Amino acid sequence: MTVQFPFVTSAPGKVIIFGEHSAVYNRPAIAAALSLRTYLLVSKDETESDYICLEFPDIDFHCHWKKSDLPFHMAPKSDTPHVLPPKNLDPELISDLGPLLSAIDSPLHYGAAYAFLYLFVSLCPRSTPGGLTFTMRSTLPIGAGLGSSASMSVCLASAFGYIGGHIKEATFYRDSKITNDSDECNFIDKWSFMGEKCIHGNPSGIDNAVASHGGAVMFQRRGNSLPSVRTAMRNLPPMNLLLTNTKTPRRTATLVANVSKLVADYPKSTAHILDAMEDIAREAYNLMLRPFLNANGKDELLKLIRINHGLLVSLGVSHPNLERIKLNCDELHVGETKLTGAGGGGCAITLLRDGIKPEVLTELENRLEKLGFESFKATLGGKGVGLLTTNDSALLKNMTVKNFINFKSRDNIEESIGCTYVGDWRYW
Ligand SMILES: Nc1ncnc2c1ncn2[C@@H]1O[C@H](COP(=O)(O)OP(=O)(O)O)[C@@H](O)[C@H]1O
Ligand SMILES: C[C@@](O)(CCOP(=O)(O)O)CC(=O)O
Ligand SMILES: [Mg+2]
Repeated sequence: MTVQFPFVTSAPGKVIIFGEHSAVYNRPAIAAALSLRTYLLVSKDETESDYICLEFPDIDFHCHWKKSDLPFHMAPKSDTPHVLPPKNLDPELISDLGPLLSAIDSPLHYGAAYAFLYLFVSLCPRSTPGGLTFTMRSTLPIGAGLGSSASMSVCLASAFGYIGGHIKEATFYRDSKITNDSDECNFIDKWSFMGEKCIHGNPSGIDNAVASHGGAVMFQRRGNSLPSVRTAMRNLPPMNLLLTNTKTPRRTATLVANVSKLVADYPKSTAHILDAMEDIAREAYNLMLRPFLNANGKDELLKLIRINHGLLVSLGVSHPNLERIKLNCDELHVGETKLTGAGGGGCAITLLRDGIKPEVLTELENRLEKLGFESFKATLGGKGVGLLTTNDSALLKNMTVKNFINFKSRDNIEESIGCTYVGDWRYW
């Protein structure tokens, strides 16, 4: 199979409804794909360039390496077409990548470049053409708890798996099914987990699972020796979720490390907290399996959201701005609020009660806007990792790095190239 340039890969962000942080400690968690996504344009210039270039304007990061300086590390192709990664990051490869990353000071840039290089040299062969530029654009807020790191890792793993000939072209179209469980999709899930490890340190794997497969899942990591369990939740009941971004920056890696210290310092008390989070996720799962939530079911779910947030507060991962969202939602009695993702800033979700008066919602929106926050209604359960090629779409013929960088807004990206509007996408 010859890869034609340019092509674009895309993967969704996610909302964790129950079980962030406890997911890292092998407890079950529930998450759903979000309609906001990341897009990676892979293009080739016509010169005989020996450079591999990154254009990551969302984090203001632009960088290049000489291809001949890269420590290609792709495992020799065996009879198995989908070579899966080892459980842990390879120490030899980490050390080989050190000199290529040493000039990068910002942790945001470092994480992105590290995940890029680790996956590139693991999946692409030395014969990969030079002159490739990788341009990443996301309609997700970055570092806000909506899984931008995982959607980025999935875009990278799928693009490199495709270039390296590990996975075939994506095969099915938009409306055929929501979640996919193909070998290709599992390959992308496993490798993007390595990208998450480069960015987070100790991810549970729930974010990359949702970004790869799409839909909604109950997910449970089971340690290093057993595979994680991923149960697709096909009929998520309609839930009126309000997402609010505090715009307070934070890094998942820091929050996960802080919780790890707390768990090490207070093993007994934190075990109770994590156990309670497990029970909440299981109870919520049973409620959410019902096709419709009646008033009682909804009321139970609201309480579970409240308890889950309280437990996250006790792990030290809330933030005054997240509490401000909760305070305003509580004062106006619109529903229950919890942080989502790693917390420490970023986003909160509010499960809205039924029958809220429009003027109350408007009052809430005004209050949140005054605080400098951004609220939007979330559409949950969308498609997983996708591919757009020149064979399938005329849109790509004139797509340049400049065009891609110059998209002005989320809507502009979606309307021009996105999975929401463009029917030419295939999904793995
Ligand atoms: N569009 C993007 N372009 C470049 N890097 C990105 C992009 N999206 C995510 N990243 C990387 O992921 C990091 C954010 O990940 P993280 O702290 O886990 O927050 P979250 O996953 O909740 O958005 C960024 O600092 C950056 O390294
Ligand atoms: C805190 C955690 O549960 C979710 C992190 O999500 P995010 O990077 O904040 O979007 C960590 C994980 O599960 O890997
Ligand atoms: Mg993340």
